[in-house]
Amino acid sequence: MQIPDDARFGAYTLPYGVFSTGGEDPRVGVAVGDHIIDIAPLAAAESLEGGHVFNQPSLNPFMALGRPAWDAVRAWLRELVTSEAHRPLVETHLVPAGAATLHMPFEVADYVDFYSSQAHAENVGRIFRPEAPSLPAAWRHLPIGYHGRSATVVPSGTEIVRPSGLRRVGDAVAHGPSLRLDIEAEVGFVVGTPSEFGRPVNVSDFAEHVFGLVLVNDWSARDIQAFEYVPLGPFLGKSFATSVSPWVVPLAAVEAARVRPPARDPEPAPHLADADDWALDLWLEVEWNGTVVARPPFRYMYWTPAQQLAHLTANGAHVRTGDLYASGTVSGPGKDQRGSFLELSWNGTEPVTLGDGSVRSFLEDGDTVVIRASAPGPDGGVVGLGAVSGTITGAVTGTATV
Ligand SMILES: O=C(O)/C=C/C(=O)CC(=O)CC(=O)O
Ligand SMILES: [Ca+2]
Ligand SMILES: [Mg+2]
Repeated sequence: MQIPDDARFGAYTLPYGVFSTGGEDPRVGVAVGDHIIDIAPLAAAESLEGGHVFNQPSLNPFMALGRPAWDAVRAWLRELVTSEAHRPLVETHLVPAGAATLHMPFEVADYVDFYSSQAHAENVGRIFRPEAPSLPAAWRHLPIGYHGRSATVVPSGTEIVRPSGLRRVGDAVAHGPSLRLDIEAEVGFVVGTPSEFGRPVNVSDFAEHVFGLVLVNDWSARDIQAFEYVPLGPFLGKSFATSVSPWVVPLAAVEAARVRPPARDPEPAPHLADADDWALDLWLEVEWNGTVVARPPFRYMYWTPAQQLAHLTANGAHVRTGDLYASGTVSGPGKDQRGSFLELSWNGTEPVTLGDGSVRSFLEDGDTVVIRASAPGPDGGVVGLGAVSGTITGAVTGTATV
């Protein structure tokens, strides 16, 4: 699979974010190349219906308008950026990206993380539970997931403080900074249109509810996680920080990436049966201190985001504007397609050598990880899906015992 190195945005992706310049209030912008379109004054100048939603410090008011409004605004933007006639108007509302501060693009309501890559689930199963079958019993019947912590979803560039917690060190249990700090390369889906309390969302209604996608780094402290997770699942080992890309890519921008979902065995239950092709051929890339260490392909994910949304609401739980649900770590079948360092270094037994000659199994203080992605675009082109980045700083603790 060919991975283009350029995950930047052209005139097709048209992702939405929240930016500010020189002390002005944060507002909605649209990224194009090296610029941001300051869409609030542009919408006002053009008397765009509902355009006041762009003069807000979060995408939530716009996302709450629903699919017809999202499609209308995207059509309007496409016209503005592709027609020569509008160039002077657009140019008066361009801000150089380098002059802007990017903020958290939306207010996260609830956050859920799935576990839908078969390769990842099998790898982690072999590493954490070598005596048990590599896939949990329910895995092929439903998209396994857990509820995460929305308050600690942070925008790209936020420094990640190494978490401290209880973990096994030799035969002892000790409190101290995580010694197995890891990443998880994921794709997150952002809900715009809420659903009704007590009413499951059908698989076929995915595009009515989901506004777009972001790249996610679900930072994970493997030693804290391995000690605490039985039987209720991840808790403090994963709730300290989850980074998301600052630009939310509209679902319409990945239309050309839609592919047939993989074969399932057994057939999913009727309420989880595929309605449309919502597997996505997205190409991820994980860079560790400047060295690309993995290229996880999204197209093999066993459960699609449409099935994940149906499962998330199957008991009548509703979704709200700003809900974020992440795909789960994206790992492909190949060794160089693994989306976590736990897998890449096989729990530290096969360390990774970076471009500067340094050897790593897990994250050290000062390390920077960037996850980028791109996807097939219209007419055989490639669309950039952006990037999420984070750097590790030392633990804040006066109580470490190790
Ligand atoms: O299998 C386990 O015990 C743990 C699995 C994970 O840590 C993965 C997780 O958080 C979900 C995912 O990102 O796929
Ligand atoms: Ca995860
Ligand atoms: Mg997390």
